[in-house]
Amino acid sequence: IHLLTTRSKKKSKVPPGSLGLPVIGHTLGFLRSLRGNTSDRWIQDRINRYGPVSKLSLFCTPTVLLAGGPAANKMLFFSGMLRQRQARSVHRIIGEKSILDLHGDEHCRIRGALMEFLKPDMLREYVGRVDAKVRQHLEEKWYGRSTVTVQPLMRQLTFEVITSLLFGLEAGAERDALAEDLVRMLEGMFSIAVNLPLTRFSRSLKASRRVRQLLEGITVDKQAKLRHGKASPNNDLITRLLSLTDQQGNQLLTNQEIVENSMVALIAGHDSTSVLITFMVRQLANDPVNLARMVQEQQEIAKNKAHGEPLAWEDLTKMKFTWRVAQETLRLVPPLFGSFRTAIQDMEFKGYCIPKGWQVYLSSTGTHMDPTIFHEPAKFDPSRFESAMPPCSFMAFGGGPTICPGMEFAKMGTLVTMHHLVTHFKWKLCCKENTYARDPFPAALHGLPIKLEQYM
Ligand code: HEM
Repeated sequence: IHLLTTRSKKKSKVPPGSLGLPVIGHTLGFLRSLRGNTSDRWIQDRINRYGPVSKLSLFCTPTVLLAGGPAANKMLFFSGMLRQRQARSVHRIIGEKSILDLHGDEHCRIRGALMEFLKPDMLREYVGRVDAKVRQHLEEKWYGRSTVTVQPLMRQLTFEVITSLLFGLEAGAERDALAEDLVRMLEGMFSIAVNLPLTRFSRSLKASRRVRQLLEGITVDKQAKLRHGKASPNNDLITRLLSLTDQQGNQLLTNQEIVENSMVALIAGHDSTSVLITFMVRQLANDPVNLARMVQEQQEIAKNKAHGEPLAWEDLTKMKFTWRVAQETLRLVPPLFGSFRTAIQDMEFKGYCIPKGWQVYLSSTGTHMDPTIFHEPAKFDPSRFESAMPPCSFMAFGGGPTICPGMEFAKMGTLVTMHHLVTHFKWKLCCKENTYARDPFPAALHGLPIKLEQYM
């Protein structure tokens, strides 16, 4: 990659392909392929037709599609000429102060603030709270049932965990309203950003306004409580962010920044984690060998606990095999379908020009299914994560300066949940067909109903 010089500019050309119809471009075809879970084939067809670097138009923006592989991933994550910028629809729905649209010092400032809450030293204080939520959920929704539908239940559980830890929001009318608005908001997150009545996008915009209002109210309320010594700075993400100050002692983040970035954490953290747990359950239903190893690891931990004693951070550090199963699940079913960046100046990749202002899109699965990186890529094999992965090859949490800051948070929720699931239940899949769609997160067929047997 290098900045185009006058000489190389003459030589390099825009990648092959077409930009399709104005505004719509290839967005509808791409979204249809995501919803039908044929996006890998859709992308592969383009690669077969135009090669590993091609042009198209997605979400109202001219886009360069990269086939993936470590060189392309490295360029996407580390090139100073590419900037994180979300599809226009995401930008409109979340707002302009979100970390997803920032770069350089501004990005570091917001990211540093979020990490003050998401770093392991802080999270270790929250394991007990997560453990209590998981137990209560299983008590209310799993025990005594012969069948359950996993994905909606896991969405509910991760939502309850994340809204408690991020916003200090517990059961009640406000949380129920937020749950509904979140669904509406996500439905139009990746869509054509034209605000016409009755479209997914307009419904999504309306829902995002209500979510913003709710979070603004919570933020102002907590601000007052902190001022009067009625809340602890470590109660939740919002109180933590409100308590951070700059060198002059002023609040480090504005209320708008706090609201928009709490929204990002909610969106980025909730569905992705529930997808991971759901697809681990799906995998383990038909994988007795890995299930037996996982049960053994978890029972070893359970047997050193008194009845009802919550899990602690130290217990999570012993769940090494369980986390490898999670990583292998993420490799095969990455919750995020890929990463977008925008070129801030004309640049070159593999002899092609990527013009300033164009989007670059890279799908995670291209790399995850590359046999030169992952031997027998279709095989579920957690042992591949026993040794470190080559750089820029495991893409589930992204990479470079925007690598997922919520990874430890997601790990905590996943490990605690899987601990309680495998030490108390056995299950079988109800549906023979084992497929899923993306909308935009992977959604298992019929929500993954399972037959349940309780054994402890
Ligand atoms: C299994 C669960 C999760 C997966 C697979 C996941 C995946 C990702 C990926 C791939 C990115 C980078 C996107 C890019 O660079 O293009 C990302 C960014 C991000 N994630 Fe996660 N995530 C998960 C859980 C969480 C959780 C629990 C939180 C917060 C509580 C979170 C907060 C964020 C934030 C704030 C960013 C933006 C980072 C930045 O721009 O610097 N994520 N995530």
